[in-house]
Amino acid sequence: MQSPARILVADDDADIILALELLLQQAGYQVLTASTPAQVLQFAAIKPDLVLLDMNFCSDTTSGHDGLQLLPALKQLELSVILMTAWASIDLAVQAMQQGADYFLQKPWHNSTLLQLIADRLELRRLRQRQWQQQQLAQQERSAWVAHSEVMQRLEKQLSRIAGSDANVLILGESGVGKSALAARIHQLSARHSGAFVSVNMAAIPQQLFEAELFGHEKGAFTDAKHKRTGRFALADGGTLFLDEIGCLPAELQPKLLRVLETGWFEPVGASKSQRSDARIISATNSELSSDQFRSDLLFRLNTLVIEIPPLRARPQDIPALVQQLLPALCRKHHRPQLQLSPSAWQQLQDYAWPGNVRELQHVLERAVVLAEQTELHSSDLALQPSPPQPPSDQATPLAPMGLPPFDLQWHQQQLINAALQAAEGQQAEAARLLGISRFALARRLEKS
Ligand SMILES: Nc1ncnc2c1ncn2[C@@H]1O[C@H](COP(=O)(O)OP(=O)(O)OP(=O)(O)O)[C@@H](O)[C@H]1O
Repeated sequence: MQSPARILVADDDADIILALELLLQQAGYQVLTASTPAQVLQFAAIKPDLVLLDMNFCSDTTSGHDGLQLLPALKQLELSVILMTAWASIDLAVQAMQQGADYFLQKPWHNSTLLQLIADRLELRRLRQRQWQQQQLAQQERSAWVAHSEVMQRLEKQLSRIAGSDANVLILGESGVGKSALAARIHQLSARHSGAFVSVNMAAIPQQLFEAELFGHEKGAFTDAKHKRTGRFALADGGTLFLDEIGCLPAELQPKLLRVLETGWFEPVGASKSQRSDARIISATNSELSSDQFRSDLLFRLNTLVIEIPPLRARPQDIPALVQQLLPALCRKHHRPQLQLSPSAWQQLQDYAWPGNVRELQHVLERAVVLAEQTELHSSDLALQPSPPQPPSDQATPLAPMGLPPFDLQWHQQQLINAALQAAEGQQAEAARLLGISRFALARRLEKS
């Protein structure tokens, strides 16, 4: 149920405050009252839905200045304001509207007119808020996701068709590569966008709580179940359920997940009745789902469509666009002037291997923005560890006594993997084929690197 709208009544006349308070409370509103400009500002900070503002806080003046002087501060907080005065004149009304009042009403008022006016203003405010939220979402949607490189452009082209279908999606990719962000985008672009997007990180749930987290539980179902709890499947009904790190799902729960995917039915822990959920499942993993840990029938249900997001090092063309999007936002967040990157800093960002992908890029930039002493960020401000590690050239290695040149196996292996990933445009399966190893073996080596 929606909570009642909150209205601030600001007047220096105690009788008027009382009359308005009674009228508005009876109409179901929550009422705050203020009898001095200082109190008005105090209550305004908690953002009431509407302010009924007397233009004269001192009844011996007819200038209307007190109310008018408060208007800019109230409008800065984006509050809706209805100005009221006993000395209505066209000039005052024009002045008040020019300064941002939403409406101007003469005292004494008719109760029914005032209530209708309040209802209209509140409805308009709600509509504007909804519209604004939708615009913000659409704007974030358009501007936040960077897909500049060719490989990401190809992925973009597929995305609207993937989002338009109701098929389950499995997203593959290293940590920090954008799997959660992509899952949220798929939901936003899908016909389910007005339903909930419910996200569960399977790696963060203690083993014994998995079932209750996913399916909910009844009160008293187990020792700590003091209240009935709605599970994620029920919350995602009509929307999308994002199961991050799906590989962490314990084996004993896999048949239960399979059942709900096949039939839509599940039982909350301790419940005697089954419940139904119509949720689209998007899952994600950063490691291969091996058949000895993960049931293949469940995998077939989850991976109707598979999207692999390549690591950032395989698409350096995305780095400038990501930086251009992230840097101004970080400067605003930390109240810093707009910062630029020096050519050497740009070069370093391009050369670095980004084992933590886009998330690591965000952290590196954030740290640099906070600590920067000048308006240009230099490579030293980025504090990146040289990457990949250089092979030791002047040190003797265990191979030297055998007459072999210094050799760093780890480093050379990393070079080969990077080259294969670049040649395969970030597709791990193709890179593994080029290297002549299994995808699982490649994923393990990438994790270690
Ligand atoms: N292409 C992109 N454009 C813009 N921002 C991105 C992009 N990819 C990732 N990000 C941002 O990088 C951060 C990490 O992304 P996200 O959490 O989606 O990664 P992940 O692959 O789900 O990580 P993990 O495997 O650790 O859960 C988020 O803040 C996300 O918004």
